Amino acid sequence: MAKKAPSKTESPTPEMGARERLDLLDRQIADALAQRQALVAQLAGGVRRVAYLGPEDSFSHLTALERFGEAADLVPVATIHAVFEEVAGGSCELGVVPLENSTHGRVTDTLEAFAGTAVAICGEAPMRIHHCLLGQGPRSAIGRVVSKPQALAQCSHWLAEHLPGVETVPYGSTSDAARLASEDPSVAAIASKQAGHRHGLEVLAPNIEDQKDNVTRFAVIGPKAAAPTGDDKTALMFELAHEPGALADGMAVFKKEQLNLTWIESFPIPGSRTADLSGGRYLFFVELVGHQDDAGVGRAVASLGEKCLQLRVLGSYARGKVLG
Ligand SMILES: O=C(O)C(=O)C[C@]1(C(=O)O)C=C[C@@H](O)C=C1
Repeated sequence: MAKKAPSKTESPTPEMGARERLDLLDRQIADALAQRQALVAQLAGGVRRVAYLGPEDSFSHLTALERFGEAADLVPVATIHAVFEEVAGGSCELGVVPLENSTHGRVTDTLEAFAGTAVAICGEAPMRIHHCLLGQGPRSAIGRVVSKPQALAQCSHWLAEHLPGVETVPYGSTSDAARLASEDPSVAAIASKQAGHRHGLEVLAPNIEDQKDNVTRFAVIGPKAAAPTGDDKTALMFELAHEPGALADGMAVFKKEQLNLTWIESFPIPGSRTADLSGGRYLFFVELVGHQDDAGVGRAVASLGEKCLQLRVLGSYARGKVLG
């Protein structure tokens, strides 16, 4: 039966029976929840669903929580490619993906996914990363250390010093590795302390990252670039002809417009590399200070476009402050 909406002044009266009071309370609770949902959606600028590499308590999840709080539905998926698919297919408005790490460098899965999917970068979220060695204990029972390759690499010196000779096994995400460790006492995982807590694991060693200032920069991906804020960055992806001076000529457009580059990476176009590593086609990924709507950035992009085999502006976004 549909419940009538509470009038603004409706409040319990001494004549009301327990049933009537309960109905009134139910209506008031439902009304308050609807108002809360509307406010949450308003705070999020209309954002409802944000995809991330799960399961819960992965660093992608912790970053999405820091960035969006409860203003969005956070949707865990199994791979970074799946985050892109959720956004490109429209089932999530936004996604959070790791882009680069201060210790270990770029996250190749993410750069490759940009090459194959038409989504934009509309935000960045640098996040401080503290890794824990998690297990059922004791350390002497550890037969394998399992984690995402990026996490294993960020702790490689610690592992060599404290668990020499123990096999390391790459896994889909740090939090999935924690789940595995909760099912197998011979497995230790490298993951967040939150993941350890969720799976009832012991922290066998905290803060095992090789560099104490370990930061992973995440990109927020969505259907379009963000509006200018006055302190923005722009990301481009392009392919140059394989000939002498092509990269130098390309870079000259940024010099001409006095644009400061903050990141440059090159990586093989998936599937283009020959087995003997000769030939192959490369994509460049460049980030610079400025917004794509700025006149200087616009001129640089137009002029670079004339020198490129392909060029895509991946998006512009506000420069992010370190979270966590
Ligand atoms: O596996 C996770 O927890 C992730 O969110 C992925 C990821 C990454 O691939 O860089 C994110 C941050 C840390 O650098 C380690 C792992």
